[in-house]
Parts: sequence; C-alpha cells; structure tokens
Amino acid sequence: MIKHSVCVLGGGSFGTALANIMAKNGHQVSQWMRNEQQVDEINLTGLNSRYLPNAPLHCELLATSNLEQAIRDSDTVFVSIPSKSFEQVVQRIEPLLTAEKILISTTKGFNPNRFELMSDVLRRNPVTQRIGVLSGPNLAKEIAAGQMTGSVIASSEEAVRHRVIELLKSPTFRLYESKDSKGVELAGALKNIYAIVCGLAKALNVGENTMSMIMTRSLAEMSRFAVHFGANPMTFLGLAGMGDLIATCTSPLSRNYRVGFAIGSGKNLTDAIGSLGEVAEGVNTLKMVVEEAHRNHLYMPLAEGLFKLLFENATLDSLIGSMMTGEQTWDVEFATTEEKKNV
Ligand SMILES: NC(=O)C1=CN([C@@H]2O[C@H](COP(=O)(O)OP(=O)(O)OC[C@H]3O[C@@H](n4cnc5c(N)ncnc54)[C@H](OP(=O)(O)O)[C@@H]3O)[C@@H](O)[C@H]2O)C=CC1
Ligand SMILES: O=C(CO)COP(=O)(O)O
Repeated sequence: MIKHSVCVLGGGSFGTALANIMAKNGHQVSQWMRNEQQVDEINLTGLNSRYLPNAPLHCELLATSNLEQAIRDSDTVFVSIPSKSFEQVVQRIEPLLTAEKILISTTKGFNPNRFELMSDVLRRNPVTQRIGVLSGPNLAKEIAAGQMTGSVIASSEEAVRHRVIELLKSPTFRLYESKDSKGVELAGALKNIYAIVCGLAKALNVGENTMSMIMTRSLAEMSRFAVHFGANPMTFLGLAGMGDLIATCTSPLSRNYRVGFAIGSGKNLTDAIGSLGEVAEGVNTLKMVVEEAHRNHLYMPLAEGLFKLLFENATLDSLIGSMMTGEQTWDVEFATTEEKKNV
C-alpha cells in the first residue's frame, strides 16, 4: 500500500468521520480546523465531542490549526467546509496549491454568492484541475459507528477516482466510481431540499403512500433540474441519487430532515435552524434552486411549494396543492424519450 499524506479541511462531523477512516487505513492524515480548543481536544483525548461524540478517533489522526503546513504536506485535500464558507477557505489555500495536488469536495450545497457548485469553486483555482466529488448516503454518525456505507467518487480523471478509493475503502466503507461529476454533485445538493419536505411530512404523520410519492416525485424533480444542467439522468438511480435521497429523507440523523420535522412540529425556520447547531445546507440550496428553476422555466412543484411555505408565509396547503394539483405528467418523464412514453 502506498502511504498518502492527506489533509481534511473542516472539523465537523463529516470531515472527522472521513479523516478517521483514512487514519485507520494507515495514511498520514491531518485535519484542519479553526478552533484551537477543538484541536487540543482531538489531539489529547481522541474525541471531537461537539460534532462526533461517542466516536473514538484513531491516534494517528492529527488535528491542526496550521492551514499552510497542512496543505503543503498533503498530496490530497478533502474540503468538508459548509457551502457558506467554502469559497473563502478555498481562496486561502490557493497560494499553497501545486499542480499534482488532488482536491475533493465533500460538500453538498451551492455557493450562496453565485449559482455554482463546490467543484466549480475548486475548478477556479489556477493551479490544479485534479478535482473530484464525493457523495452518497453518508450520514457521518453512522459511518463513525462502523455501519456499512457506500459512496460515489466522481471525477473525469481516473487517477483521482482511484486515489480516493485507495484512501477510503475499508471493510465498512465501499466506494463506487462515476464520471458524471455534475450528476453526482447535483444529486447530493438537491436531495437536501426534499429531506426538509420529508421531515415536515413525517411530523404531520402522513402515511407511507404519501411518503413514497413525495420521495419518488422528489427524485423526478431533482433529475429534471440536473438533466437541464448536463447531468446523466441514470446517475439519479444510483447511490448519490436514490441512495442519498432515501437516507436523508428517512433518517432523523439528517440535519435537513430535522429542520423539516421541527417546522412540521410548529417551529419557525429560524428556531428550527438555531436548535441544530450544525449546518443544514437545504435552506440555501432551496433559495438558489428555485431562483434558477424560474430563470430556466423548470417545473419543480415541491421545491416551489416549500419555498413559498418557508419564505412567503404560504400555508401548508399550498405545498400539498403544488404536488397534488400540478400539471398532469408522465411517470419517470425526466429519463424517458418522447417515443418511449407512447409505447
Ligand atoms: N454530516 C454528514 O452526515 C454529512 C455531511 N456532508 C456535507 O459535508 C459538509 C460539511 O458538513 P459537516 O461536517 O457535517 O458540517 P458540520 O456542521 O458538522 O461542521 C462544519 C465545520 O465547518 C467549519 N467551518 C465553518 N465555517 C468555517 C470557516 N469559515 N473556516 C473554517 N472552518 C469553518 C466548522 O467550524 P466551527 O466549529 O469552528 O464553526 C465545523 O468544523 C456539508 O456541506 C454537508 O452537506 C456530506 C455527507 C454527510
Ligand atoms: O448528506 C448527508 C448524508 O448523506 C447528511 O445529511 P444532512 O446534511 O441533512 O445531515
């Protein structure tokens, strides 16, 4: 095995879960975070109590607040910073990059400053284009607890995909390859909107017919949006699409689901986000996606209904109405050609 030097940017739950797997796999791993107390806690006690309590970390995982050294010493950099701060952190590392370094985004969201994905932010650096996206049904707390998990590494460069597999594969973490970076990344970002919808529905005690319809029509809506922006619709049937949609739309471990559940239980959006203490990417994603759907005349009744509920004081009836009384359409219309619809 080749021992790689890896740096994970971000001290949150997902960055910590990934850093821990790679350290256990025998790679040299540093995890950069801005909070000195958290650095000391990880290095002295092997715990990240704020973000990943109950998960003992491997003794070779080195937490650090020295960004410059962490980047200089690494051949692969995982960026696990919420979308709100992603661009700002990437700008800080740009002067430290070299042409061989591989950059992997694990962040499922859009840049709030302009309509672009995290890999677009990475690609704007002038030094390395060795870029990948990791996405799938990857609830950090389950990964840290050693639950079997699958994920997708998407990149146009084979060596990038293989590097990530070499770093992360373990008896409980399995990776699948994809060349459809756009589809994989859009799937991971978009599903957060529908996790909020499903959390809300669950709080209202809807039946399983209803949950199934919401999730399946969510997949249709996500895919329609992504296909418009160049993704392969088949990607949405895989782990990054269907897989992650199921995990986040059904698990109270998902922060986005929890935001929806809190709203369905009567909290307002500010309180629902406030009580999380962690990132729920779906709220910003919803704003960006609804705006872009309008601009491109894309039909997204669930996202539209949620947007009106959260930001325009609409009632829950309007969200239900947008799903039930919208334009009559074909099933799996996003992946079917006109001729096939008529067979
Ligand atoms: N958690 C999960 O199950 C999964 C998460 N993801 C994705 O991973 C991304 C990261 O999420 P996750 O680890 O869960 O997030 P968390 O909310 O758990 O943690 C966020 C981390 O980012 C740090 N951070 C925020 N802003 C800055 C900044 N400006 N400079 C430096 N550090 C900063 C925070 O530091 P501080 O504590 O100092 O504020 C904290 O360490 C998200 O986009 C999410 O969609 C993907 C798959 C699974
Ligand atoms: O993306 C995730 C699991 O795959 C995590 O979802 P949340 O950000 O909603 O917790």
